[in-house]
Amino acid sequence: MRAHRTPKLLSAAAGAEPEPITLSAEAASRDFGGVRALDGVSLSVAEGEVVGLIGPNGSGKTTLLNLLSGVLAPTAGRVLLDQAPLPAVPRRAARAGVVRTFQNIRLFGELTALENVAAAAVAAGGARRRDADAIARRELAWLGAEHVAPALAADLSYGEQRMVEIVRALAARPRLLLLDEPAAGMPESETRALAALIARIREERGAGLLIVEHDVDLIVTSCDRVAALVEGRVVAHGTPEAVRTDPAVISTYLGAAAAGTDPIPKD
Ligand SMILES: Nc1ncnc2c1ncn2[C@@H]1O[C@H](COP(=O)(O)OP(=O)(O)OP(=O)(O)O)[C@@H](O)[C@H]1O
Repeated sequence: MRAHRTPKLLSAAAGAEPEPITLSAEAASRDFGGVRALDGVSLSVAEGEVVGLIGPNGSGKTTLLNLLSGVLAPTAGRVLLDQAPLPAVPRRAARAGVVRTFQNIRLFGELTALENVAAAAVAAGGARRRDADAIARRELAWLGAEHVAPALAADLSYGEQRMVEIVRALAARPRLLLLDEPAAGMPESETRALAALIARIREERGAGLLIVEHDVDLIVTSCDRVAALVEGRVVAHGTPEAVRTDPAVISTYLGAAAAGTDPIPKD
């Protein structure tokens, strides 16, 4: 006799929470010609957690984000969303719940903030065109940024553009959101607002976040776990405090330490 199992669809219809999903790189490597940008990296992020990724310039952070968002395929190893290979096509990865922002702002300057967000809701989120404006208004309102809706993206301040980038990603309804240097170029006041936004994305939307950032203060205050990459390898992985004080991490910042500054500030 076959065992009785409750079909997943039935439990979803009854209002049960979906199981948290996990995005993971397993022993992932990526070569560019003769350059090994990533070398056997394993790292995961689950819905509801915030993971930080630090490392010096050229250590492979963006390459790892590219693998984890379907922009690039690994040369060796695997990238899995739960147990299935993540499609190496960003739009398909986004439809599966994995959405990312880029280091360089990618807004359409000649479109309004609202139009930028609406376009992302359709392209990455799979929304119907006739619903896109309402989704974009709702997302901007969630951020308290309704006032920027009619402004051309090119006319927004740098900090506003960075925030609209995140709203664009949110309009795609991510379950896992990957942020590539979201605080780059921000003054301290805007970085504080960004830290509050990261906390709200986790708490109110239940998403998991993987954050690549040079601002170690932001990483230490926002993340449950941190991984440090050096020359394409994870050299430290653990609580923010453990990574901040890890000798391998400190030694990668020797230049700054030699200059007499603490490169990895305490929170
Ligand atoms: N498309 C590419 N073609 C060739 N080499 C690349 C490419 N992308 C990255 N690399 C190389 O891979 C290595 C890792 O680069 P990556 O951009 O991932 O580092 P990063 O840690 O994100 O650096 P940064 O902090 O400066 O953004 C570097 O040596 C870089 O030059």
